Amino acid sequence: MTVAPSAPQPDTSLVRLLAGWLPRQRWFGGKDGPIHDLTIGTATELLHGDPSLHHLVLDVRQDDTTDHYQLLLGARRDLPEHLAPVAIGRLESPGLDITGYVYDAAHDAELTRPLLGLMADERTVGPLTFRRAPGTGIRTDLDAAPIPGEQSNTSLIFGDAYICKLFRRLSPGVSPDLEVNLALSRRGCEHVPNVHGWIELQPGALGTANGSAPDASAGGTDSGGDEPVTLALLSEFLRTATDGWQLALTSVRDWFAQPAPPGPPEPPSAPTTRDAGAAGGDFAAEAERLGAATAEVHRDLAAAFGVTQAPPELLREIVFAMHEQLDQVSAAVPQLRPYAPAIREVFDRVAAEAAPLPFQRVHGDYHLGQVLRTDSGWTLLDFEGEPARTPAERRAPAHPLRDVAGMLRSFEYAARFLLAREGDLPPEASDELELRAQAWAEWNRAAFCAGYAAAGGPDPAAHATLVRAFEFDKAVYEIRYEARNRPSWLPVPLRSLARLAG
Ligand SMILES: Nc1ncnc2c1ncn2[C@@H]1O[C@H](COP(=O)(O)OP(=O)(O)O)[C@@H](O)[C@H]1O
Ligand SMILES: O=P(O)(O)O[C@H]1O[C@H](CO)[C@@H](O[C@H]2O[C@H](CO)[C@@H](O)[C@H](O)[C@H]2O)[C@H](O)[C@H]1O
Repeated sequence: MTVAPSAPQPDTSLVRLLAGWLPRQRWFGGKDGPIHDLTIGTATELLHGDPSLHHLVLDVRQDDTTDHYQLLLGARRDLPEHLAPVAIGRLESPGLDITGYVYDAAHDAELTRPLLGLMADERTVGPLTFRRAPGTGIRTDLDAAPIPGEQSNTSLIFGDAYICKLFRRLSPGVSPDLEVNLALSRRGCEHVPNVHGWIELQPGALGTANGSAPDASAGGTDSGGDEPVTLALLSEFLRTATDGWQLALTSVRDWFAQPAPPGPPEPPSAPTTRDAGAAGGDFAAEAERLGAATAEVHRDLAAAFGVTQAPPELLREIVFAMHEQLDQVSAAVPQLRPYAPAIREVFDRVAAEAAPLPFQRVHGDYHLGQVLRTDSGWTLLDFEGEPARTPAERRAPAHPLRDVAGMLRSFEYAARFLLAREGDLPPEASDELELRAQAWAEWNRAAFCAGYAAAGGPDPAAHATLVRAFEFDKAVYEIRYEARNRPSWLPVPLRSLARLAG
């Protein structure tokens, strides 16, 4: 690592500690290559004393790209044992008025509790502004713990009342998650959690505060350069919720555990909601309700952000981008290549369509892990779009069936997830389970589509080629995502692609 000469370097040892620590974090997006420069873009002291709390934006250059990461840095003279696992190191010399042990303060309830007060009082500290959502109150007496598990961001649960998502890699402008949640809440949409507050960084502070040249990721060529940058989002915590992925996997497990009928396995018959219940796949009624909730959210998104008629040229550009992604992923993942001709043929059929299509704001990265089932129904989360897309792409209007295709892929994932990890099963058991997986996916996909169309969404069956193209595009994206992030999961999208393209 080298240190950018133009950047203020108040404490080289802090920068060096951070450069060693950052690549080990789950949420660090640049694991593919080395860090060339790491500088502290902004440093804001939020709490003075021992312990002290500092908000840092780290500007991380890798090749020609500069990414910005947010860190709540805690500092203490002595580090208690419970914070040892999140230690970043011990500063040999003080800098930025920070001394002693430094650590990831997201894990220190003593330091995260005051964030609630700052939002409740709508305070401004340096370039940071803490906001309370209009018409809401914020309790300030709650301790937080980060949610366990691997995440792209870090979410803190305050008591049983709030969940606060701290965005790790920062994008320019207002986060689509905040923007969409506020717009939907204003319309009384019951399928999103209430927003209570948020934290933002003043416009222009990303990538320019340290004198480095503005870059694409900091808003130079992208949307959002004049807007505040969303740093965190405080929402109602839905304590009775279970996420759709867990519910679906439980249903698949039950279905796989049913005794096998004697004789060779039967191919699945035409799906109905009742079949799925009989099959132990008790999820179909939920899938249908989820389809309806999705259509209702799409309707509210259309009302809040408007609908445009996308001309055929735009559709051709989109198809061009689908081909490009397929080229790139096929080059990197050879197992995808045998399916490419079938995929390209479907893409080209969509490009040949002549009629304009209604485009609107959509979820953008819709899957079973983004929906929660509460006592009262389905709630949709995380309107950030796909993490690998640019901020402008994530906010761009799209056809709503793109979300439908995302969820259809997720049913495939859930059906095949257990199977892809059962490599040592005897071949007969594998065949039987493969048919069961296929049946589960078909029942639930059909139920979801039926619920979506019945609640007023465009009927997926009437746009079969478009849905298939979106599904293929998502599958290609997933193959790249898994190859990069979870190689042991790669067989999941590959196996389902074999069926989809077969
Ligand atoms: N309002 C909420 N109530 C309860 N749990 C939530 C809520 N929002 C998020 N979660 C939980 O936190 C997880 C991560 O949230 P998400 O917004 O998808 O973050 P990330 O961008 O890090 O993936 C979700 O899968 C869900 O289990
Ligand atoms: O939730 P994120 O915004 O971080 O989305 C990314 O990660 C997802 C995995 O956590 C990934 O989703 C894929 O795996 C899911 C099961 O874990 C499955 O339900 C989805 O259908 C599948 O796409 C998502 O693609 C990625 O953008």
